[in-house]
Amino acid sequence: MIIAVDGPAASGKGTIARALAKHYGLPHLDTGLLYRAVGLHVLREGADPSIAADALAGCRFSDAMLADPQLRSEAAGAAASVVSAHPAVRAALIERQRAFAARPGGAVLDGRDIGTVIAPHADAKLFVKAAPAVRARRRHEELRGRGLETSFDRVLLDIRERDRRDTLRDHAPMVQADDADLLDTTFMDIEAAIDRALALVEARIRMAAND
Ligand SMILES: Nc1ncnc2c1ncn2[C@@H]1O[C@H](COP(=O)(O)OP(=O)(O)OP(=O)(O)O)[C@@H](O)[C@H]1O
Ligand SMILES: Nc1ccn([C@@H]2O[C@H](COP(=O)(O)O)[C@@H](O)[C@H]2O)c(=O)n1
Repeated sequence: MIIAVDGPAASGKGTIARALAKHYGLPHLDTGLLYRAVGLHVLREGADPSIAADALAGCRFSDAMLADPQLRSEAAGAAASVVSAHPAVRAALIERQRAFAARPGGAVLDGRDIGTVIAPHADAKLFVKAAPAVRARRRHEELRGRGLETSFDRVLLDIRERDRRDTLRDHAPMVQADDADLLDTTFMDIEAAIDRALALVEARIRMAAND
């Protein structure tokens, strides 16, 4: 079974994807980490994420980088959303994601274009969203919990900017797939959001069994 979980920054898609993977015993890929690794590699090389050639060179990141705690920084997230707009970068990362989705037994992937581009044939697709201010509050709390001092306003600005770039880019923009279930977690705690996600996936499994 392939489960695609898409949605904007800090919507909770990673939390939900990990919970679904655990529930169904499937491997999970946070595809945002790949774009973050490209962005961080570019920044560390002193290169410019907005220049296509620099961004493409960043795709030669080492696998060890995927475990780098700096990937979770806001700087890496912002650079990721710039490099991810280059078609050549998306093309360079596509096979790795599709291969993961094609694992025997299935997989759970979360990102921006899983249900539309990477695994359009997924058995269940969720598009997770929440109001920008709620997402900023959650991310702000998360960053502070990790000892990273930043202001709520700064986090909200970053989230709005990433939403704008991810939605408006020409190539593989963030959009809810026609056959994805919408999950708005604005007024849900983590437990409620996971319960709802599980119920939506179970409904899809039942629908497929009745076909
Ligand atoms: N329903 C919820 N209620 C409260 N906090 C939540 C909820 N869902 C997730 N969180 C928290 O919000 C933060 C962001 O969640 P998460 O990392 O899952 O989002 P994401 O969409 O995967 O983010 P990103 O796009 O940056 O990878 C985390 O600290 C997580 O624990
Ligand atoms: N499938 C994806 C996943 C991510 N991106 C871009 O990477 C940025 C960081 O992703 P997070 O999930 O870690 O927030 C994100 O803002 C996107 O620009 C993508 O394009 N496609």
